[in-house]
Amino acid sequence: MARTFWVGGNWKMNGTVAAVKELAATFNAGTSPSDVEVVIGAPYVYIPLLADSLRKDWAVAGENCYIKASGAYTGEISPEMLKDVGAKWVILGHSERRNVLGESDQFTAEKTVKALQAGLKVVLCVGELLEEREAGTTQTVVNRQLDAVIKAVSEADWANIVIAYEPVWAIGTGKVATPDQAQEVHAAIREYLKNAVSPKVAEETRITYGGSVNAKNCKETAQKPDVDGFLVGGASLKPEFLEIVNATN
Ligand SMILES: O=C[C@H](O)COP(=O)(O)O
Repeated sequence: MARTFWVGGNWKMNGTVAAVKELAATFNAGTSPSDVEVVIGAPYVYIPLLADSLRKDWAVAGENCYIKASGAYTGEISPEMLKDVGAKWVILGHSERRNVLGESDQFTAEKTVKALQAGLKVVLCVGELLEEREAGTTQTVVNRQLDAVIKAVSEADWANIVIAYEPVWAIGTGKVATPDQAQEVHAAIREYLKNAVSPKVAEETRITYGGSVNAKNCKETAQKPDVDGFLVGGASLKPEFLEIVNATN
């Protein structure tokens, strides 16, 4: 089964009402191949506006969520709330959640379960720190991050999960992983899924790359057999995101 190419934007903590409207108008006017799935992750407060203004062949994602549907959890947002305001996806386990906010593999796995139960699709981010790569532990770290989710979800759940491999040393640094570096980790993730979940899940799960992806470097990486798309940070706040959406053309 051919995997549908998937391109996500992650706006992180950026935006204004005016910028959301302007970017949506720019994206709406651009070309988006019908065989590429596109999702934009936006700060909670801009999700309703983005869901209203963005082209309907693209979807909107939250950038995080909590593990409860409602209740006394001041400042938190539930998967149900994300869905209620128009999000179809949620990004979970981003390295900024893991490393800046101190969120564990287990907490990420629990969020994944709750988000899936609420009917959201999940972008599950994994990736190693620079010191972990230099110590040769990239795959150990990525497998550990995956393991928490593998244990928590069912085999069928994987149809609603896209993996984003994001080496932390490449995020926002301008240091992009080479196409071969991305391919090597993606192939190892697929092999891991094959043994730890099933050959079907390994074959069908989209594994995307994130870390300083831009219009110039996306095309070569997009050709790699185990690269099924991108999760784009900085460049998703610019018109060039449309070029990344068209990376396979
Ligand atoms: O989620 C996106 C990644 O953190 C990549 O961000 P970046 O493209 O700005 O390096």
